[in-house]
Amino acid sequence: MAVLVTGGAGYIGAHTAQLLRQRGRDVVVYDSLELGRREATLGAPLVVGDIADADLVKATVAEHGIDAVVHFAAYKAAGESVERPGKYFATNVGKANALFDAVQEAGVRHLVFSSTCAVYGTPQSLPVDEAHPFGPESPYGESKRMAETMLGWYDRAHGLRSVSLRYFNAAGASASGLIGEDWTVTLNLVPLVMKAALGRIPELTVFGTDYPTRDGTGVRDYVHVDDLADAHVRALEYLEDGGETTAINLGTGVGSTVREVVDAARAASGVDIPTVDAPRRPGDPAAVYGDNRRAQELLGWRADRNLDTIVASAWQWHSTHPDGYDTPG
Ligand SMILES: NC(=O)c1ccc[n+]([C@@H]2O[C@H](COP(=O)([O-])OP(=O)(O)OC[C@H]3O[C@@H](n4cnc5c(N)ncnc54)[C@H](O)[C@@H]3O)[C@@H](O)[C@H]2O)c1
Ligand SMILES: O=c1ccn([C@@H]2O[C@H](COP(=O)(O)OP(=O)(O)O[C@H]3O[C@H](CO)[C@H](O)[C@H](O)[C@H]3O)[C@@H](O)[C@H]2O)c(=O)[nH]1
Repeated sequence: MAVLVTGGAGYIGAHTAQLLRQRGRDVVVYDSLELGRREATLGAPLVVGDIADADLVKATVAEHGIDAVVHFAAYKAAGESVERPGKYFATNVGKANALFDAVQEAGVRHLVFSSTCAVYGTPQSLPVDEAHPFGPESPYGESKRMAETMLGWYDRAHGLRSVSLRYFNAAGASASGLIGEDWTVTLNLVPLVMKAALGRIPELTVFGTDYPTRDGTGVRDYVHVDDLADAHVRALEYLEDGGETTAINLGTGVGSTVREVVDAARAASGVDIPTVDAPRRPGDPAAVYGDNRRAQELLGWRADRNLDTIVASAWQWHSTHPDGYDTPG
């Protein structure tokens, strides 16, 4: 039996597909390659297609004996989603709906879903636990909440059991040195710090220095992509052991400030990364970090890699692949 990894040519999907294979699983990557890279699949079987192509999905499930799905394929830019909500609902909800139908009709009974802490919006209490009320502040966060809700009904109607994993801030790169984030379009802090360290941008802009945090800059819960990958493997095992449909936070439980991230990157790179202070970025909460006790209880998971490891692995990847997968070998 094999695992279908949708979006497995993308950042987190590639790391998860790599780990599944290292753990002895048969993996089939399914990706449109719109934002993913063939190189990131590291030679795993790859089906190039759209998740909404029900015929191709069903044929893939049948041909490879797929019995579980890990569903990453989606759009993820919260800011863009505010400008283009239709794009996000069409793919993250509509196409996800088509995928869920196709795989359950083809006999799949276990699905692990990429959700996000954006389903909570600005936290009303910290750390954010899974009982925190939903309050998405972008169509992106809303689309993930809607997909989670759909999955609850697919369990009731069809017995498709699922785990929705709500990631906090994914960052870092594989310890293998073979895969990492393709950073051409990223707006996230860690890759931007790396760009500044490599001189690809003149400096890192620090958005907001007057937050009520220990050094005035924003606090986030950075979680290593290899730790996220490990949680997906554990979530599959949880379902295979009879676990019920649920949603689980994936965070470290501690937050780091922007200045702490920059300092860690200076230490890892040896570069005195230039920064410039700027006003707050609209819509950014002061602090977001997650309660990860449910992940410990249900999956036996906790994040093993700290901020220094996250930043050092990102530096290893970006400094050796300054043009991502297009870096000449
Ligand atoms: N990166 C983060 O910080 C973060 C945080 C929370 C949640 N997530 C979620 O995790 C998942 C993976 O994120 P990522 O950072 O790896 O993103 P990514 O953009 O690197 O990967 C997404 C992949 O999905 C593919 N894809 C998109 N639409 C598709 C379609 N219709 N059919 C087939 N393939 C399609 C893309 O080509 C790409 O390879 C997403 O669902 C995202 O919302 C990411
Ligand atoms: O150039 C930059 C970029 C970011 N930041 C700061 O760094 C922190 C992290 O910012 P990111 O953009 O990396 O991540 P966010 O926490 O803003 O956003 C992430 O979490 C959101 C949910 O809260 C959404 O899921 C979103 O897609 C995901 O990238 C924030 O305090 C932000 O203000 C800077 O100071 N300078």
